[in-house]
Amino acid sequence: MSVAQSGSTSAAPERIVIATRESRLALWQAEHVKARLEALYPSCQVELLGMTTRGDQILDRPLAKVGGKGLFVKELETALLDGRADIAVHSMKDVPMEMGEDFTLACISEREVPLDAFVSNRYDSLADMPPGTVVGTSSLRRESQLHAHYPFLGVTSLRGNLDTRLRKLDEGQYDAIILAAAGLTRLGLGSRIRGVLPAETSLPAAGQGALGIECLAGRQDLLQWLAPLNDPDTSACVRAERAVARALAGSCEVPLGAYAEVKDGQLWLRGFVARPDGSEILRAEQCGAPADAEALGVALAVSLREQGAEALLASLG
Ligand SMILES: NCc1[nH]cc(CCC(=O)O)c1CC(=O)O
Repeated sequence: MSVAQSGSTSAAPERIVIATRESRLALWQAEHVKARLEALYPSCQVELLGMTTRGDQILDRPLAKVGGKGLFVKELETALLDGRADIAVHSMKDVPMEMGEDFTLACISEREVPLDAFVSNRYDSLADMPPGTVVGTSSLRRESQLHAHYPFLGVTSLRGNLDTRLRKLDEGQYDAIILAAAGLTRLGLGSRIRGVLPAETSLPAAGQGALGIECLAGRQDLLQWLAPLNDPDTSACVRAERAVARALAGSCEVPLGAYAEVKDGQLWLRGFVARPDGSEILRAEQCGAPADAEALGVALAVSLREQGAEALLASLG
């Protein structure tokens, strides 16, 4: 689609700088957006500005203890404020639920497989794993669901970028690991996926598998240029999912999943909160119009509260 065809009145962009983390996954995502922008605006010069964030540096402690999701985003936002970059590309899963008022999400692009993947050199599936074998994950969401569905498996901590996690698996530190299918697919590592875990077994995190593009809220030019990259269904799903997480947990890391799908024009949202050991899981669902995405997320959170979500989360300390 050319700019003229889109009915745009402002001139095509001349140059767009993308701030990005330097992990292989982040760089792939930034390159992907660069290619899409170049296809939309052939005369535009699109450049990447690679940055190392605090979240990439701190690998020895659980993220939840050192500042959570914001660690991956803050340096990129500083580059936007300084004018060193125009946009930042994020895995929506890593974007804090509350954004500063200076910033906005210009678009959320079409999402890929949003589910978790089972990766192992020894077993075909979780069901094949003998009691006492060990699954690596550092996500409380994955851990709680593993304990609930497969109580005889061990779960131990696993951090680092995707390549590091796969290396630790290959060294034999774990019998299997759980990763987002989307990250593996993007990096050409789809052949490592032994099975995709259905949402019933491992409900994904809010925003999993979706890319969002952030810019300064005042940049009307960018908001207009980026609009064609927005996928309305994905955007509605991710807004519903994030509303659940925002209402229940802010940006704290808690055992919480939220996952929406659009089917036959209806948005179907599922969510849960749990104890990390899986001994208690509260679940809820909502169905409604995609236009009501955020209200559906809020309603789902209310329904989890009515079941005692507040007390459960408070008891996690
Ligand atoms: N927490 C890190 C992270 N952030 C986004 C992805 C995968 C890609 C995505 O969900 O868009 C991953 C890796 C993982 O959870 O396995």
